[in-house]
Amino acid sequence: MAFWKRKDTSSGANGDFDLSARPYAVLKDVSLELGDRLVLENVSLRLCESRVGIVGLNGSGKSSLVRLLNGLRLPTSGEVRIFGAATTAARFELPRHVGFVFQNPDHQAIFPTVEEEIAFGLSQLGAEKIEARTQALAFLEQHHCGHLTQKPFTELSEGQKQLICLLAVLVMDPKLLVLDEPMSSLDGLATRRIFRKLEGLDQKIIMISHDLSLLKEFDRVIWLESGRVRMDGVPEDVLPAYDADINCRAEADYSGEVL
Ligand SMILES: Nc1ncnc2c1ncn2[C@@H]1O[C@H](COP(=O)(O)OP(=O)(O)OP(=O)(O)O)[C@@H](O)[C@H]1O
Repeated sequence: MAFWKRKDTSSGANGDFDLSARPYAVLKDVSLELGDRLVLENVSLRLCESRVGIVGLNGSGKSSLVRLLNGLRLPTSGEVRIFGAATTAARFELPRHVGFVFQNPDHQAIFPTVEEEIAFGLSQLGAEKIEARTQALAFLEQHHCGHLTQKPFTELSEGQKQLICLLAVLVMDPKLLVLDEPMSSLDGLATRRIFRKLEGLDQKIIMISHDLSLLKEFDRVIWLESGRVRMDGVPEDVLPAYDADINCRAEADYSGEVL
């Protein structure tokens, strides 16, 4: 049984997908409360760009923001539309179109072996069991991971886990990829390999990263601070400003000032 309906449109008011929608993601005056915390406050964004980066200090609301994009969280107020569909109405169809790679691979993987993890996505798309397995093996080979096929997920290194989680999403060919620090545990070679892979993809990509060098070639970078958008623009403007702010805070720490 699939987690989502195997069709490109959902039924119900405001829940219809238009996969060519531009902007592909719209947040209208979105606030999000978690427990007694206001985690996001009046965030409005219209995303059309192919590559969008999100930066911000720990706890600024980045993961919470991207979780709104695939329906893992629903806004407390305001509205989120993805490919034209309101996430409240299309929550259960969203994973078909929005591939989400978690910051922590252990929060994503659900199957004992690598092969099963990859084959699952294919069976969600309608492949029979044997067909899904064959395609999963070929996909793993194609991405230099054939040697991991029968490995238990729990026995992978952290970097290998991140790689498999990314592949498990890519194999489903979603229109939008949302990546929450997908390379934080990868070595330099694996980071470069994955980054090259990402660069070549047709999908729209929204990626959180603390490694600012990865976002230099992106089309747009959004800087979150305390649940609000502090700056939004091209990387050449936003990244140096964010970096300068970090330096300023570090200096203030050193001199005993509080910012
Ligand atoms: N389930 C929850 N209940 C209450 N507060 C939460 C919950 N999840 C997150 N928060 C709070 O929301 C704020 C934003 O968290 P979030 O994980 O979105 O930040 P982040 O920018 O992704 O941080 P990091 O860079 O450390 O991953 C934090 O103050 C966090 O403590």
